[in-house]
Amino acid sequence: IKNGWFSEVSNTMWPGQAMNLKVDQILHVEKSKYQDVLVFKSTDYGNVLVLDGVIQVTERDEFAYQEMITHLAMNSHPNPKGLVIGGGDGGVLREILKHETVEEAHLCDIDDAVIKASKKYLPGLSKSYDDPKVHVHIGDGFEFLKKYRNTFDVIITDSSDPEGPAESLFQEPYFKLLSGALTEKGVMTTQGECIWLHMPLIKKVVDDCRKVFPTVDYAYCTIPTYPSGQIGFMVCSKNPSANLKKPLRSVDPEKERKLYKYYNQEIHEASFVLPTFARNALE
Ligand SMILES: NCCCN[C@H]1CC[C@H](N)CC1
Repeated sequence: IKNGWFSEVSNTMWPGQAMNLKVDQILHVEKSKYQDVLVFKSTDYGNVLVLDGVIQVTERDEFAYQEMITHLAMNSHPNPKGLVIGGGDGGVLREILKHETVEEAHLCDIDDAVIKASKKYLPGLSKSYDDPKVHVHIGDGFEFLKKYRNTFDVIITDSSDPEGPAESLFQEPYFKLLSGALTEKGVMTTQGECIWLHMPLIKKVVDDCRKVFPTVDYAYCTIPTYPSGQIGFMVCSKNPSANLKKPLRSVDPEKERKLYKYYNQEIHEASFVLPTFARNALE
């Protein structure tokens, strides 16, 4: 933080560009077992969680990502329970609990420090931890999934970037584990980086997912504080005849406006429409 500004710089993941947020007050600085944890109050984006110098959530725009990564999956399954790998801030858990079909929601994050920091500084996300349906596991999601076969209808991998503790969550062995832990018509979504910055990585992940899942698709949303202002998602199903572009379940428009701030059934479909450069790259 310099001259009252936080600058998200990464010479490897987004060379030559940076998102800057004006800092009102630094709230938390910690070196956990896995990463540097920073929380600051920004002047215009609410509280901001930063891990190893990378913006994870801001209170002002987190809903775009948390809703899309969750409801693209949950609304693609007829009656889902749910599991989040990562997502220690609790935002995805909050979204999973919006579905009445959910009897128990599991969260597995490697770093308890993130959960603790979120409970203290991100109440709008971490209130989800108070729900009795929630089961929290602290550990490596990769190891966690090895213990479950044919168990979860939906698994959401709400991870940080491939550089750091989440590295293994972007590789084929993990997608095989995901498939094994999913039920017959299970659906998964993963944090799928950015089409403006990471096409080669996205192409690799899509190819790896195509080796494991019969139905593979890629969608994205806009979100001001992520690199290049948007973030994508792998959306995959074990159901060979699934059409992930069309929500299996939806609520009426009236209820939609109360339940969500970003997601709606039209944007569900539209989010899979890619610009030509991305469409060509993923062919
Ligand atoms: N719920 C936390 C979201 C983590 N996802 C982020 C996507 C953009 C990345 N540069 C950093 C992680």
